[in-house]
Amino acid sequence: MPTLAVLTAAGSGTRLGMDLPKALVELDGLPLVVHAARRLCASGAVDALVVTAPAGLEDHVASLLGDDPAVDRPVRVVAGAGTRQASVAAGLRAGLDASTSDADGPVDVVLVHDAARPLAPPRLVRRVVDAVRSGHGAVVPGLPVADTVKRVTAARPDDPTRAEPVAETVDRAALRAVQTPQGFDRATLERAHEAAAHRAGDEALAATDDAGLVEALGLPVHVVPGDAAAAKITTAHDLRVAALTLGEER
Ligand SMILES: Nc1ccn([C@@H]2O[C@H](COP(=O)(O)OP(=O)(O)OP(=O)(O)O)[C@@H](O)[C@H]2O)c(=O)n1
Ligand SMILES: C[C@](O)(CO)[C@H](O)COP(=O)(O)O
Repeated sequence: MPTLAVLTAAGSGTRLGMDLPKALVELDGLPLVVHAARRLCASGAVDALVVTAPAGLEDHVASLLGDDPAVDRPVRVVAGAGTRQASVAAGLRAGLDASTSDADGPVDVVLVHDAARPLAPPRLVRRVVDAVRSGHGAVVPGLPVADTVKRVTAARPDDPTRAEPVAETVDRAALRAVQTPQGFDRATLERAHEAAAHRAGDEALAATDDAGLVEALGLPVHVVPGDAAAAKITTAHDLRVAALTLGEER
C-alpha cells in the first residue's frame, strides 16, 4: 500500500538569517526543498508527497517541484501554519484527503521530513520505511551524541553571556540525536496529531518532532541508525557544511 511523505518547508529560517524562507535558499543552485524532494523520490519508497509552503508561496513551490524531472512522484503543495507541528498537521490532512482514493489502496505509512535536512540519503528513507513496514508504529533515525552533555539548572538560551550552573552530566551512551525522515503507521500519526491538537493550556505539548507526540500517547517509538548527511541546516555554517557534503557525494 502507498507511502505518503509530508515534507515541511513552511518555516521562515530566522536563524539562517537570509532574506527568503529557508526551504527556498539554494544549495549548489537548487532550493533546499527540491534537494529534499529529489531524495525522497530517489528512495523508491515514497509514492506521493505533500509539501507545506510558506503562505502565499504555494504556487511558486509547486512550480519549482513540478519543473524538476527528478521529482517524479505526485506532489501537492499546501500552506503551512504557525509552528512546525501545525504545518505537519495541515500537510497530513491534505495529503491523506488527496491520497485515500489511490488505486493501490489507502496510504498506510506516512513519513514526515524537513526540507531543512535536504541531503538525507535515499538509503536512510528506505531504512525508516522498512522499519515501519516490519511492524514498528513509529520510527526515528538517530545518531549517538559525540559531545559530553550537561544539564543546567536554569537554562538561559536567550542570554549567551550569562553563565549557567550545571546540575549534572548526563549519560550520553543512552542518548540519540534524532533526525528526519520519521516514519509512522498512518493510524498512529493521525492519532498523535489529533491528541496534540486537543491539548490545551498547561497540557499543550511543545513537541519539536512528531515522534514526541507519539511518546506523549504512551506508544512505543524506535530508533534506527541515522546518517550524518541528514544533518539539519539551521545556521549559515550548516549551509556551508552541506555544500561540502554535496561535493563529497560526487
Ligand atoms: N511553521 C513552520 C516552521 C517550520 N517548518 C519546517 O520545519 C522544518 C524544521 O524547522 P526549522 O529548521 O526550525 O526551520 P525554521 O522554522 O524555518 O527555522 P527558524 O526557527 O530558524 O526560523 C523546516 O523544514 C521548516 O520549513 C514548517 O513547515 N512550518
Ligand atoms: C524534527 C527535527 O528535525 C528532529 O530533529 C527537529 O526537532 C526540528 O527542529 P526545530 O528547530 O526544533 O524545528
